Order: sequence, then C-alpha cells, then structure tokens
Amino acid sequence: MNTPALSPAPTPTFPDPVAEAKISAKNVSVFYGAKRAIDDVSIDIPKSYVTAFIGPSGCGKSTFLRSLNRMNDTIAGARVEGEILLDGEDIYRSGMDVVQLRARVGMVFQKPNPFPKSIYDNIAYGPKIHGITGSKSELDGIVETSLQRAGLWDEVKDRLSDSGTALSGGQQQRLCIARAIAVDPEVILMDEPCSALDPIATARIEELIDELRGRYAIVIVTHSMQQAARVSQRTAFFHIGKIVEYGTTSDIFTNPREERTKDYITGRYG
Ligand SMILES: Nc1ncnc2c1ncn2[C@@H]1O[C@H](COP(=O)(O)OP(=O)(O)OP(=O)(O)O)[C@@H](O)[C@H]1O
Repeated sequence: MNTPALSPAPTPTFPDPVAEAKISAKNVSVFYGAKRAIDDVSIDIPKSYVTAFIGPSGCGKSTFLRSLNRMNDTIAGARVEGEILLDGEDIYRSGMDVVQLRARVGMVFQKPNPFPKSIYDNIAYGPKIHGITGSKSELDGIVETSLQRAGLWDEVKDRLSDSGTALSGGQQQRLCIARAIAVDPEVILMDEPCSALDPIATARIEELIDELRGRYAIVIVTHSMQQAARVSQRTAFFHIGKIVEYGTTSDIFTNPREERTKDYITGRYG
C-alpha cells in the first residue's frame, strides 16, 4: 500500500537527525496486576512528525499510549516500569506534577467526550485551571485561536454558548482537539480519534492532523492502515506487547523488514 500523505510531507530518513526526540521511552513494560501488556519497549518519538501506532487488537497500543502521559495512573492495578523522558525529563520521577504533564501531553480519546458545558467553557476551562489566564479578553483570544486551529471556529463562532454536547460527533471531536490545544501542549496523543466518526468527519480530522503536524508532536493509535499511511510520517508496528518494527511510514508500508509486519499490512492477520 502506498497511499500518499494529505499534503507534501517531509520524507524523513530513518534514523533522521532532524527529527529530534520529544519523547524517549526506554525499556518500558506495563503491567495490569501480574499481566504484562507491554514488554520492554524502547522508542524515540520525534518532535515534528506524526507517529502512528498500528497492530492487531489487544497488542498494547493504547496501553503504551496512555503510559506517555501517565493516564495509566488512573487505572487500578496498572504499573509502569522503565523510563519515559519528555525533553529528557523522566515523567515518572517522584514529584512530577501529573496535572501539568497532562497539559503538556494532551490526549484525545476514541469517543468524543466534551464536558457538558458550553462550547466556550469547554475550551476556557483548561487555561483557567492551569492559571494560564484569568482575563476575559485573553480567554476570548485563546478560545478563538484554539477553535480556529482545530478547524471549528467558523462553524461555532455564533453559538459559543451552546452546549458542546449538542455538536455533531465530528465537531465534538474537533472541540476535544481544540480543548487539548487551548493549554498549549507540546504533544497530542490520539487514541483512535476517528473510530466513532463517519467517513466525512474522519477526513476532516485527518486534514486537521495534517495541519497540526510540525506544531505539536502527534501520536495516533489507529486500526486503519490507510489512515496511518495518510497522516503519519513514522509508524510503529506493535505485536503482543512489543514493537516489532519502527520506521518511516513509507518504509513500513512499502518495504517492511519483518515478516510479521508484512503479514499485518497485507491483511494476513489482525
Ligand atoms: N484496564 C485493564 N485491565 C486489565 N487488562 C487490560 C486493561 N486494559 C487493557 N488490558 C489488556 O492489556 C492488553 C493490551 O490492551 P490495549 O487496549 O492496550 O491493546 P490495543 O492494542 O490498544 O487494543 P485495541 O486495538 O483493541 O484497542 C490486552 O490484553 C488487554 O486485555
């Protein structure tokens, strides 16, 4: 498969000296009680590219994604071993401010989950609680910029006081992306962000990911290999808790080194 990216993307080599690591995971294992869901995974996630995690159901993609901003902390029995560095700083060190971390490393989930609040408040909430600003005019500015960046401003600018939950599914997902953007993140993690959306809303989110590329490090878990090929520049293929192969998206899809990667991308299993 060789689906072209949405717009001319850099064709990175691998390893790519230009793609400085934003996140470095070193020998990471994740357990649920005694069960090991991620087994000794190491990966550098670049600053300026979109990285896709692909692999069969249950191979640990979401588990690993959640370990990148300590969302696994919220799951009883989950435990992470190894090291995850964000700009060289261990996010699991004691004393790490996890609320601050999750603003720096934002997350968008499978099912859009806007707060049951107005569109405006969905965006303004984060900057307020993180103390980014309390001033109404600055907040107005953040709300407008975030909605613009998420490609939603024109659709909602005249109804900012309507409830976020009254929007369509695709608009709700763009609202959730705007909410993540509002706190000025450095990384955005997306866990199957289009799986609840129709093809048109999916295409809109994919265009948006492409527009956001370069401004944020983006990591997307997807079941759709076409989607990975369209939106990402790097792809990691997971299988039974391990990364089998990681490289440029074009190499993974056109010239995989590993038999298991080949089998997966040609649809032989998964
Ligand atoms: N909260 C949990 N408690 C116990 N086991 C879990 C939990 N969440 C996931 N697992 C197990 O960990 C393994 C990895 O699951 P995970 O959801 O990370 O895989 P995935 O590749 O994202 O799957 P999918 O593509 O189906 O979403 C699976 O065996 C799953 O059953």
